Amino acid sequence: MRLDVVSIFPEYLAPLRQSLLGRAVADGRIQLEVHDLRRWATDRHRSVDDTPYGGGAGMVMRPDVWAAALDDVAPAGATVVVPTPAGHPFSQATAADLARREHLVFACGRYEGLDQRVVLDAARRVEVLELSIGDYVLAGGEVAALVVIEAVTRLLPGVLGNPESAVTDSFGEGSPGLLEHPAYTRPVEFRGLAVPPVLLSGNHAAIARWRRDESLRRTARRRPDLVARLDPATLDAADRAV
Ligand SMILES: COc1ccc(Cn2ccc3ccc(-c4cc(N)[nH]n4)cc32)cc1
Repeated sequence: MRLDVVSIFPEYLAPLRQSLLGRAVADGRIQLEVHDLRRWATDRHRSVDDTPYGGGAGMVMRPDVWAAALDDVAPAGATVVVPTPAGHPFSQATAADLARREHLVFACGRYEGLDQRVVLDAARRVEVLELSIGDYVLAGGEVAALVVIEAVTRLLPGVLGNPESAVTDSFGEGSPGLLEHPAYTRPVEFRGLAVPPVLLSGNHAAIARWRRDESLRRTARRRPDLVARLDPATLDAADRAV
């Protein structure tokens, strides 16, 4: 997979060169290039924003600068991801879809976002996805790009340390729509708090049942919206008794 990220704060993307992803980039399993949007600015002040038509607070990012950048960075076949508070909700399913693509380009805006014609023009030749990572407002697209890139690249074979966990994690296909159960490690007692005895029993059926029950309990308590969406088939008779 190739990743290109365009931003006026390229140093915001430095975390992409850390940890497991950084190792995949260093050994060439993932190609990563971060671009400073001001490279495509044309005036002597290298300006990238202007006042909004129709009035209102803040500034809007100029279409000419962004279009020139995407012309260079997003060839036919690339997928352009535009983080925005007004985007389609980013989900694990979207992450799995993006993980199957060869080339992702992230257009990280600032100010009040990009002139909409940047999206409309790019969509004439590549797929453009406007994505929101949640119902809260960030100051720019860089952190959202980091979130999407991490969620996507951890699904790529050979990038994540333990491929099994990409399946069993919350929202992974291995645990349809349930939150992760609590996890424990040594010591068996810590500050007067014990590990649930079933986890020490060696009874794998009982452990699986406990983990399932804890996932259901946690999901019902914290995410009733997910419970409403659960496929009844995933809840066997025993689960219904929980
Ligand atoms: C019109 O209202 C606003 C529009 C933009 C902004 C700041 N901003 C500029 C670019 C940019 C890209 C992504 C995001 C973002 C994404 C999510 N889920 N939250 N916030 C925020 C962004 C503030 C307010």
